[in-house]
Amino acid sequence: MVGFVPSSFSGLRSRTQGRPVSVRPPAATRRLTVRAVATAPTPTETKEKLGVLLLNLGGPERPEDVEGFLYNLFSDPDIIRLPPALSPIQGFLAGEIARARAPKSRAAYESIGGGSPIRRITSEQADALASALEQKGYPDAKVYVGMRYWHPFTEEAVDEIKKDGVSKLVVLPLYPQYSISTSGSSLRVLDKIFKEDIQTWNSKNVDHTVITDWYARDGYKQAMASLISKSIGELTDEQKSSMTVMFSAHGVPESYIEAGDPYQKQIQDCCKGVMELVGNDVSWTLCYQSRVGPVKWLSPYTDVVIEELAESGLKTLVVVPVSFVSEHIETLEEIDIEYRELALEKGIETFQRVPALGLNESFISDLGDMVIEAKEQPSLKVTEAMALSAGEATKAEEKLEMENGALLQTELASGRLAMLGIGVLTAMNYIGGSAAVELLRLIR
Ligand SMILES: C=CC1=C(C)c2cc3[nH]c(cc4nc(cc5[nH]c(cc1n2)c(C)c5CCC(=O)O)C(CCC(=O)O)=C4C)c(C)c3C=C
Ligand SMILES: [Fe+2]
Ligand SMILES: [Fe+2]
Repeated sequence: MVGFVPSSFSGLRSRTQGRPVSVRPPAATRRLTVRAVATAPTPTETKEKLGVLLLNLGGPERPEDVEGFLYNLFSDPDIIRLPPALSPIQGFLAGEIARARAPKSRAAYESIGGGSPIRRITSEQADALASALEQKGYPDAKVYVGMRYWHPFTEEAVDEIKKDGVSKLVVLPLYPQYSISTSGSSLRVLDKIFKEDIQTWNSKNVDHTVITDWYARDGYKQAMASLISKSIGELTDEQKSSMTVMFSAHGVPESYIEAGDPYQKQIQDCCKGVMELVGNDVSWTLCYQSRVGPVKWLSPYTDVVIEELAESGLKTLVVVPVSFVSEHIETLEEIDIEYRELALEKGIETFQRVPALGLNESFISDLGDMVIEAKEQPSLKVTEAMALSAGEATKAEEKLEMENGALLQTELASGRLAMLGIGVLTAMNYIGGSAAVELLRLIR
């Protein structure tokens, strides 16, 4: 079968360009994470107009939005990477996949009230961040929200930023850990927007800087650790006597990691760092949720781990959503409904879910510090951020592309499937359209 491979920081280079653009200081000597600065000039000393652009995924607000949202998601080459020969028909395929998946997805959204709360919560976070910046000496800072797959789209936010005459822009993806499929995808869109209007987005006009990841910040880890400790504190001694903290991160296909996505490593480091603050005597584990389709995703899978823990006789699970900073379908439906049901059915007696950070005061305050530190450091441009994050990815990516190309050629040479057929069936197989899976089995 023709495989799906991630684009591997594809915004960095087109297939004809070959090498990634080189960046200032070599990757090894630059850290992705924002460092603290000793002295920051007060805002009144400069005439800059500070803007912060929060990037997030977005979600359907009403049942009738679901198919359109899925269409946007599956049109993204950072979510589904088709072999080059099929990329011109990605829009068509995305439409087919969205149509096939929409009923299942819509039912999930209906179980949490019909739509995703991600837009409302992200806007509230933006307002809270603006207040935090005001308290920290930046009363004129404006915070904008740019979503990748639903309103308000990144393009809309960028238009606002331009209209408001922002002169210094801090780009902050609301994903603590970097993945090609999340921050990478959002940055790729921003890179395209900026390149289409260089007149506006050149450094002399609007000086922008990107924060690529921030899972290692003390403030973030502290905020996570206090939420976990608070949750544990609500348990009785008996419940605590048979308890494990289970981090559940959103998964990605394993091929992403093979192509150099730093996501898994950052998730692992993050959970370890948080648990060092909670206390070394607390047992914990890490697993991955929300896989889509039959390809291999990061493991262990959350449902499998729940079953294993229950079988081992564990009675209390404290579940921590990691990789998200707001409630949304994957926490409210997948964890709170599906995994809770599974756990209780398998013999877990207490299933306690730690809330997402949301408007947590120390978290928002740390976001404020992060913005101020980032604006005072030398700028990291979108293009550079993507190149920097790509790091070691190049070799692995080439391997994936070669394998994929070879597979496609074999399929075409065998004459068993028309090119379109391969695309539709592979895409639907990947996403889990059962009829397509059956068809694919029959044909192959
Ligand atoms: C760090 C977070 C996320 C990663 C990594 C990620 C990768 C990823 N996601 C899909 C497919 C889907 N994701 C969907 C919803 C969704 N995904 C994230 C976060 C990450 N995704 C969030 C926050 C949400 C929810 C948004 C909301 O509406 O509240 C969906 C839609 C829901 C569904 O139908 O299940 C899909 C599909 C892939 C394929 C992928 C990596 C390649
Ligand atoms: Fe997702
Ligand atoms: Fe899900």
